[in-house]
Amino acid sequence: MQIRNREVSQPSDIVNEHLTAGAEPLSAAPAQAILDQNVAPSGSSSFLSSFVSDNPYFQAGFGLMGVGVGLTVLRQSVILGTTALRRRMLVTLEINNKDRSYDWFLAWMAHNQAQAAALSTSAKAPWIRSHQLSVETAYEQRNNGSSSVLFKLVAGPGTHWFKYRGAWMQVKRERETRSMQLMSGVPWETVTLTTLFRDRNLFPQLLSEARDLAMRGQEGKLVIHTAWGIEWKPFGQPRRKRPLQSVVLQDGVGEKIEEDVKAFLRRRQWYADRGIPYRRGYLLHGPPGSGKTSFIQALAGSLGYDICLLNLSERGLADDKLNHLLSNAPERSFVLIEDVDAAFNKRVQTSEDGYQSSVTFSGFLNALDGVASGEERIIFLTTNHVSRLDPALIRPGRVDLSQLFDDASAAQAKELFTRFYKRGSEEDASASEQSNDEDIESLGKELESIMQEEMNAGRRLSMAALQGLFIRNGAHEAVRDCRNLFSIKRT
Ligand SMILES: Nc1ncnc2c1ncn2[C@@H]1O[C@H](COP(=O)(O)OP(=O)(O)OP(=O)(O)O)[C@@H](O)[C@H]1O
Repeated sequence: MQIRNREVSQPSDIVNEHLTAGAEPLSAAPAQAILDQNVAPSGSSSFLSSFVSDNPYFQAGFGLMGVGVGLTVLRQSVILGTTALRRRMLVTLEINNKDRSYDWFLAWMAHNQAQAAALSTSAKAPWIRSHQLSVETAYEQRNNGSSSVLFKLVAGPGTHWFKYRGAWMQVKRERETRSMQLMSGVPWETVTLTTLFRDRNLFPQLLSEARDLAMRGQEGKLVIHTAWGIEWKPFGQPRRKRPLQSVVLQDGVGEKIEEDVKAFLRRRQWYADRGIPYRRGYLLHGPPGSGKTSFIQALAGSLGYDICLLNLSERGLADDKLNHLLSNAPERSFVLIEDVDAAFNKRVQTSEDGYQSSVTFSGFLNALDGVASGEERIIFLTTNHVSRLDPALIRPGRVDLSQLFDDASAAQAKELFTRFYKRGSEEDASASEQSNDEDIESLGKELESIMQEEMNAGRRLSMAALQGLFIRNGAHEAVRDCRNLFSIKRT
């Protein structure tokens, strides 16, 4: 059968004609054959154009294709339209877990969620609801020095909603499971907040609130940071600050260091004007238990600074990471590197103890010099063996003030004693024996003269040992037994 120059609007017409003529129903393949038949023999353009305009199969194909294209365009337009609308009407804020505000925000959410739960029967009732929670375990130091475990329930990965100052916000917490932060091994995470565009100004307010809440939790407390790969992270809960006077030093020692740090902090502009790197290094050296670490922590607390504790012997620490850490310490913090002499002695033993740190001495010196850093940097180094330190390490510019913290002098012992046992003193609670202040004064003098005698005989006692003695005993026993400590020390 031939079909020629007939106007057919639908392919079904052809099929119908075929059927009425009693022929076999046309399948797609024979239809194609008919097309081929019509096209193949001729090469002329007029035939082609008449074929394209007149051939019903061809037109039907175009029709279908047109519908398909139309639908695709429509679908794309709807998607684009929704995205554009979303962009215009909604605003999102992304916070990733590299940023400090990440923890602040989660803590803020946890805090408000707990409050919302507590208020659930009142009019202020729940404005924050999360059904997927994660637990964060923390240790909190109590005032008496003991610590307790806290479980903080924060919003887990997933979608959460809350209302902030009348505006609904969506929170999406997402965790990247396939990759981790290279240095710390912690998975990447992001929190995305979405709200109406008109409420975008609430974001900075919300973040400030979260920051203030975090800062309030740290008020009067000392935050210790430790290195996690190439980043600093708070270690445990903020600790109660130790009063500076509770570290009893020889006359003028504490004041000298404190005044030096304060003078340095006042002279930022002076350094900038002269192009001198704004950094200061301190070396506290002396026997164990003489109060070096305690003093640094108390000083940081009294100036409102944090401590960044760096262990040079840490596994995986290398020159480049060390340099990065020292150049990127959190603002208002002292970097504390303890036992600097040990770090490089240990390195020699690499093969025996599988020691992994690859900080080189020259790398350490370069990191201390911190050529890249124009930021304020205060570094405290401590050692029990100053004589083992390389002179290059303690030259001015790296160590600007070096101070001996020695074993207890007679006067220090007396002062520590009276601080411990006088009524109303901070350490009063630890006294197992009630003596009046006059007794304490005369016992203190007795202790002082015993100390003097022992020292004249060339014997020494650390402040840490004295503190231990006072913790274990009442005032009378402490004075009576203190000679035993010297004798232990002698052997
Ligand atoms: N001068 C001091 N005044 C008050 N307490 C002190 C003093 N020295 C040491 N102590 C007490 O002894 C303990 C150990 O002190 P600390 O860790 O500060 O000594 P250190 O000199 O840093 O020791 P190390 O060299 O072993 O690190 C602390 O609990 C601290 O309270």
